[in-house]
Amino acid sequence: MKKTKKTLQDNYGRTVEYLRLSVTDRCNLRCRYCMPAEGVDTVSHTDVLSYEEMLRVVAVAVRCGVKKVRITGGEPLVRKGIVGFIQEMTSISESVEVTLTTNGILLADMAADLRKAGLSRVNVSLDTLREDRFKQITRRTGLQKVLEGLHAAEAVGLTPLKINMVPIRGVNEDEIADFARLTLDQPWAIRFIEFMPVSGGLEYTPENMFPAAEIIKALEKVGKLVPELRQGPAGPARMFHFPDSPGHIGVIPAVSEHFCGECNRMRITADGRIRPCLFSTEEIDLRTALRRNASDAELEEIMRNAACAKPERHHIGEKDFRQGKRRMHGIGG
Ligand SMILES: Nc1nc2c(ncn2[C@@H]2O[C@H](COP(=O)(O)OP(=O)(O)OP(=O)(O)O)[C@@H](O)[C@H]2O)c(=O)[nH]1
Ligand SMILES: C[S@@+](CC[C@H](N)C(=O)[O-])C[C@H]1O[C@@H](n2cnc3c(N)ncnc32)[C@H](O)[C@@H]1O
Ligand code: SF4
Ligand code: SF4
Repeated sequence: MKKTKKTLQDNYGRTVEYLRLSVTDRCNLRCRYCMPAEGVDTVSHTDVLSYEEMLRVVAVAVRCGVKKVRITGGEPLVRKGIVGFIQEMTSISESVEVTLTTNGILLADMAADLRKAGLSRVNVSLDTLREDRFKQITRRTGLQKVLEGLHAAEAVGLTPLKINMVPIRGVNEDEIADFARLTLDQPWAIRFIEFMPVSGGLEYTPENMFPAAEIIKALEKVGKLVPELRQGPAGPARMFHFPDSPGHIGVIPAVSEHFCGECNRMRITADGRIRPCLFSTEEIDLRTALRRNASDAELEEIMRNAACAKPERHHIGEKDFRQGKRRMHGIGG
């Protein structure tokens, strides 16, 4: 009898193949658009999934058809033992791509070990190229460390390297051109992401969100933008490049032109909740099942139900949109 391949299907014809796994909600920075300065609500150590529990979740997800796992946080590189965890995760299956999103502060010291552990590439978040502004935005110092991290990641082959920049009006939107110019001599993808209403600090308003249309206008002042054809599985970025430049430019219109129709992802928080959508107010508890040693079949069933709970799209900007309780550092982006 022919065996049918398992997949995670939602109710809108989409297949979940990409898992964003948050390994911690803690961070060594305090970006204003993500976390409050103080009094951060964090999950207690006993509530956070152990690496062993996370490996089990990933193994089950891979059996359900997940092909890509992105490790995120908080700051994933601050969790003790992360390199060994990645090594074990990359041994689960050769067919799964393991990637990581980081603020880059610890990357220079860890890049070589991460590569050896089997990590395929990294995305680095950086919102300014100015030291004084870095301190303003992240409430910490460290721009040089991040820049060293980018070069170290490239040197060990954690490529193609992507840089995520969130332009916010009145904060750093005047640096869009400086970031874009990096692509003239670096083979990096610089992606500009719309500010989203999951901030834990700086309040999101329709006025300070710098929309994709304005990002593109700012980019066009640097040079002619050549659109790139979409390749491979759906991703949120619209890609461009400047003629003859080695790098790429992406615009992620998360709010203004949502890409939910092509959504292929689910999130798992550090405390073991599945979030069917970045903006979900509903979460599905996986931890309780893990801790009562539920069978793989039960865990698969929970994941399938979570996929079915994916909403068709987000409702930002509509009158019934409500921000959930979790901030971005507790979701993982
Ligand atoms: N609205 C929305 N935003 C997303 C989604 N996935 C990622 N983002 C945002 O896009 C930004 C970049 O995400 P990354 O962590 O670099 O991951 P990615 O863009 O999926 O990475 P690639 O695999 O390199 O394409 C983050 O700020 C995320 O919050 C999504 O499904 N919906
Ligand atoms: C929550 S962070 C976690 C990983 C890591 N600490 C980092 O900064 O890359 C993941 C992504 O979310 C983005 N992010 C955080 N808050 C955001 C917001 N309110 N709107 C848009 N993007 C946001 C960050 O810029 C980052 O690229
Ligand atoms: S965006 Fe990333 S680096 Fe900045 S506070 Fe949030 S989790 Fe930390
Ligand atoms: S907003 Fe939700 S449904 Fe839309 S792309 Fe993001 S995660 Fe998917």
